[in-house]
Amino acid sequence: MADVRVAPEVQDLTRIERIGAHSHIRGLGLDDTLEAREVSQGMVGQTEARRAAGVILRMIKEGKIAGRAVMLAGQPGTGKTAIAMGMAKSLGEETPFAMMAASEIFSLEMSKTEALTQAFRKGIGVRIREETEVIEGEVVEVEIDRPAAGNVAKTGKLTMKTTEMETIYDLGVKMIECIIKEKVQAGDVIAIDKVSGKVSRLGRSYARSKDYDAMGGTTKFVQCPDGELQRRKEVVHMVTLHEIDVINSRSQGFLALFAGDTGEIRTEVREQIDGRIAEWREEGKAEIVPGVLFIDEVHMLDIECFSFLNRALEQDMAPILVVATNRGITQIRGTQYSAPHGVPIDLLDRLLIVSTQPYSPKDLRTILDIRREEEDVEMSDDATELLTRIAAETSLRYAIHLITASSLIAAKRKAAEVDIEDVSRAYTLFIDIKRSVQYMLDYQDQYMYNEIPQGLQNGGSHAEPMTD
Ligand SMILES: Nc1ncnc2c1ncn2[C@@H]1O[C@H](COP(=O)(O)OP(=O)(O)OP(=O)(O)O)[C@@H](O)[C@H]1O
Repeated sequence: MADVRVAPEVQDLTRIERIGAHSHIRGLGLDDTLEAREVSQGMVGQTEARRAAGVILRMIKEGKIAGRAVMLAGQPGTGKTAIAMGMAKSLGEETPFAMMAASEIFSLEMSKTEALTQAFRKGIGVRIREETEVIEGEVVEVEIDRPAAGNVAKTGKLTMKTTEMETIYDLGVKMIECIIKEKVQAGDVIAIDKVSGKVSRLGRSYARSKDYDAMGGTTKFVQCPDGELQRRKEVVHMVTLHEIDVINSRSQGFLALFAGDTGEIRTEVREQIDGRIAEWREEGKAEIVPGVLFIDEVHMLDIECFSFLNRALEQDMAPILVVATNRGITQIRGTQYSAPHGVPIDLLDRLLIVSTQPYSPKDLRTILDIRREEEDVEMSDDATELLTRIAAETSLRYAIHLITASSLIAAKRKAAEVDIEDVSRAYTLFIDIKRSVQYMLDYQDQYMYNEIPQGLQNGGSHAEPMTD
């Protein structure tokens, strides 16, 4: 079993890293007319691509784009993942946003198509409406008898009122426990779900607010409800299709949702669920909310996956697919053929392509400043200037990494601010790709399995960068 456990832990780590790298992004930074503000919500420059992403968001919100797909294409470090994160943040809590790196499908303990099916279903939300009977009112009195003999069950009475009526309820053992647990007292406005017996405190009644001068600032005051004590109330739950699948898959159970270790889910289970949801939709009990599935490094998928995507996009329940790639014309995995971005032409033809552009030095500096603040690092002007030059000549990611490294170097000499020397020191300690490639070209004979093509042997300047 030990090896089974390892996979989810490893995935979690990559996820933490990914969240960290984009933690400064809080939205797309657009105004009401979908124009991109130069610097807003942690987003800098890249205005055309952000604007395009904003138009896509609007289409998503209007429900016009289900089953369509978008590609963010551009050089490494030009903010493709950042834009996807910005989209996720702007969609809000309600709309599902599932994110994966294409390479993940090769490492999971399931077939590639199962992994993709699960990813698709994580990107589709189901809004389920349920009518329940509740008793909602202000508590007038709680009376709980605690018999002296230990094993005699407690008994109790609860008096509740609305502005129009007052009723006394007998309390069973389970209700008494709930009421004690929720610390319900006279003057609270509460709701009791009649089916589950769940008690929720909605707040304190305004009428009783004067009795409790000493209550903390967090106390919420509400009106005493009017009308009947018993009423029907609509509750709305939002879950993803994948969550419903896992909960209903008998071999897994809902605990698998927390472990992330869901294994394969049988087709029959999914068919049953889809059937049931179709019924609920007809009865007006459920609505499908297409969310977003973001697949980073899409060129890592192979031909089987691409044909799966083609088919999956045709289905009536599909999320909006957003893919990102930094590849040019390259081989489609699993074939001998090449295609733009390593993606077959028939799938490319379905995509709305948004391209990201290299950053100007000014944008680079602003992004570095935002990241520096995010990491709580003080840095002198000279040092930031040098870091910006490094970003322009090497890569933005490398320069972002140097922020942490140089702040540790500054901390070692007990300085509160990173200086130009600290950045230079970090630059010499950690080499970027260009210098790494040059080093390998210079010392190739000392490496094992050296396979550098002939043309590059004499220090030819352009090797395919070994990123990602
Ligand atoms: N426009 C931007 N505004 C703010 N931060 C940005 C912007 N563009 C990139 N970044 C930040 O720069 C770093 C690199 O960007 P990101 O990972 O989005 O690039 P990418 O295009 O996805 O690269 P790759 O092709 O290598 O996956 C991240 O920390 C990201 O949050």
